Amino acid sequence: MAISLDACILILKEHHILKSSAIQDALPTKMQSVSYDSRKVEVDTLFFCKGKNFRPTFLTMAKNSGAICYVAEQPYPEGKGMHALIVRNVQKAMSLLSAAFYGFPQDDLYVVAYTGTKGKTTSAYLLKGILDQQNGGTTALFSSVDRVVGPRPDQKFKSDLTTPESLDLFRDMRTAVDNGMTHLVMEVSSQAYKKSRVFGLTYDLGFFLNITPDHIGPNEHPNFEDYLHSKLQLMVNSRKCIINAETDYLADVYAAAKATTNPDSIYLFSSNDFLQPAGLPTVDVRVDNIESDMHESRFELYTATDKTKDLGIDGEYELSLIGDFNELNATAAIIAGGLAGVKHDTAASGIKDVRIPGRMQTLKTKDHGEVVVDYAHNLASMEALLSFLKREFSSPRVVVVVGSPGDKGVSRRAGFSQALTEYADVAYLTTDDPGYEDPLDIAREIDAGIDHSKVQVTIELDRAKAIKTAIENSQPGEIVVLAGKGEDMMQKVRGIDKPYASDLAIAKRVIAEL
Ligand SMILES: CC(=O)N[C@H]1[C@@H](OP(=O)(O)OP(=O)(O)OC[C@H]2O[C@@H](n3ccc(=O)[nH]c3=O)[C@H](O)[C@@H]2O)O[C@H](CO)[C@@H](O)[C@@H]1O[C@H](C)C(=O)N[C@@H](C)C(=O)N[C@H](CCC(=O)O)C(=O)O
Ligand SMILES: Nc1ncnc2c1ncn2[C@@H]1O[C@H](COP(=O)(O)OP(=O)(O)OP(=O)(O)O)[C@@H](O)[C@H]1O
Repeated sequence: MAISLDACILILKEHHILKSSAIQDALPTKMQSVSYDSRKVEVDTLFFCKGKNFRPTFLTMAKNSGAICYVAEQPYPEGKGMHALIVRNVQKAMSLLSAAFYGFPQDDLYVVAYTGTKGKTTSAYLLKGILDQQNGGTTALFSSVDRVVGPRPDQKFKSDLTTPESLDLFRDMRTAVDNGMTHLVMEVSSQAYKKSRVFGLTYDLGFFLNITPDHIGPNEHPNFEDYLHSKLQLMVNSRKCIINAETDYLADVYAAAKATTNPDSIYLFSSNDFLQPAGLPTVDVRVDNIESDMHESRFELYTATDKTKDLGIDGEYELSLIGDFNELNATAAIIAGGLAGVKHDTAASGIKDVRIPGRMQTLKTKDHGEVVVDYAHNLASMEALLSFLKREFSSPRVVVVVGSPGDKGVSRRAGFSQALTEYADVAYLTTDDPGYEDPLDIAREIDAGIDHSKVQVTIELDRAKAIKTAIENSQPGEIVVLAGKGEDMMQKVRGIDKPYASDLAIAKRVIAEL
């Protein structure tokens, strides 16, 4: 892979991003590598100076390691003697130039993108299950849990971000194409748009699942409007838009989709009992629960409009994941499969056994409660999870082990107080990625908002101990929910990722020792 200086200038000019350039006659004009990290620079690299922690000494390091051209929002004396491309927005420039450097790999993939406050990972995994059934396992997956860039087990690794930096995104797409992948399912976070990680990328299908207040704070979005605005960009950048009609702000989402997409290519889906939204076209696909237990659910999907009747996705499906919200996530996956040419029977067998790491994983005990390990970590997901358990299992006593992270998502704390008061009988407040905050302060903040006449609360900051006590003290017929961490194997404490056994592993150990 390579990119010429002329191509860079042309692309940046086309997008009105280039402010000025300085060309060095003595230097090569073809860049053989791209990087935004001075520690990963090779000979003839194109180097991006970006980020709030960027220091000019990183440019010196990059130059000493062989970078010949830098892209930045201002000229740096440290870059003297290098080609310089001074741009209006370095993140946008990085996205455009990385796509070009890696030869526009998106053109060789059928790309499906999911955004939403909740359900992205679940829908993405379910869709991979469906597409793999059709294409023989050549579906790449960029999720917040795993990044799959090839069909072999060793072509998969843990993700650092939900949506990677643009340069990493296009590099991994290129790897996926070179490894024979034909489809890509990706989660697109609101931060991805805010930080222009996906600038210039168009998806074959874009899904808007839902939006509730979250990710608002110093390192994320300044307010809800900014969060919504970022998420809406997915609709503007998708060739076909598929929207959960039950989402809040549906009118805004539909309007964003319509701005660049013909209504013939916009689809709505919802549960069976959801009222047709006024002023919008008929809901295209509806889902109806048939039955569910603690381990699986069965549902029916049916299409209701001309533009969906030939998709061939009507019929019954089974899911190894409980939760009515997962039936909506599954619907989002089945519609994507249908639009990509996968019919009912293939989709049904592709989706049946999909399990998502750390989402709705259930463990039985002999003489104690049943354990549910789940990733619910804000008000909306906690409410969705606990209300489902209360409703479906005839109001069992619910025990919840949960904590809230430090340094971000502060609104989650009040959300947990609210959801626990409404649905839990017993709560163990514990540690979850406290960062630079004191986990005891976070637990006390959640505790202060709980109505203690309804919920019995214990603060136990040792998460493994909290899980052990909750399971050991539970009675048959009760449900013990271990919420918010799923299969996460780290606790973020004061800038350090401390190894953690994972809620699932701890629960399995405790159950084995009962
Ligand atoms: C707010 C945000 O988007 N931050 C991301 C961003 O940071 P940044 O651009 O400010 O870069 P930085 O970390 O300040 O570092 C400055 C630059 O110096 C470079 N450097 C650094 C050291 C050195 O020796 N040499 C050098 O060149 C670094 O490579 C970097 O390019 O770029 C970094 C990678 O280049 C990311 O790791 C970082 O994500 C942070 C850690 C993060 O956690 N972000 C969260 C909020 C996020 O994006 N989350 C969403 C999910 C949210 C959801 O669930 O909806 C996500 O998509 O994951
Ligand atoms: N459609 C939904 N509506 C409400 N809650 C949901 C929905 N889907 C999943 N959840 C809940 O949210 C949790 C996280 O789900 P998932 O990982 O699929 O979402 P996500 O959008 O990828 O989340 P995040 O951005 O936080 O990683 C699940 O464990 C479940 O409790």
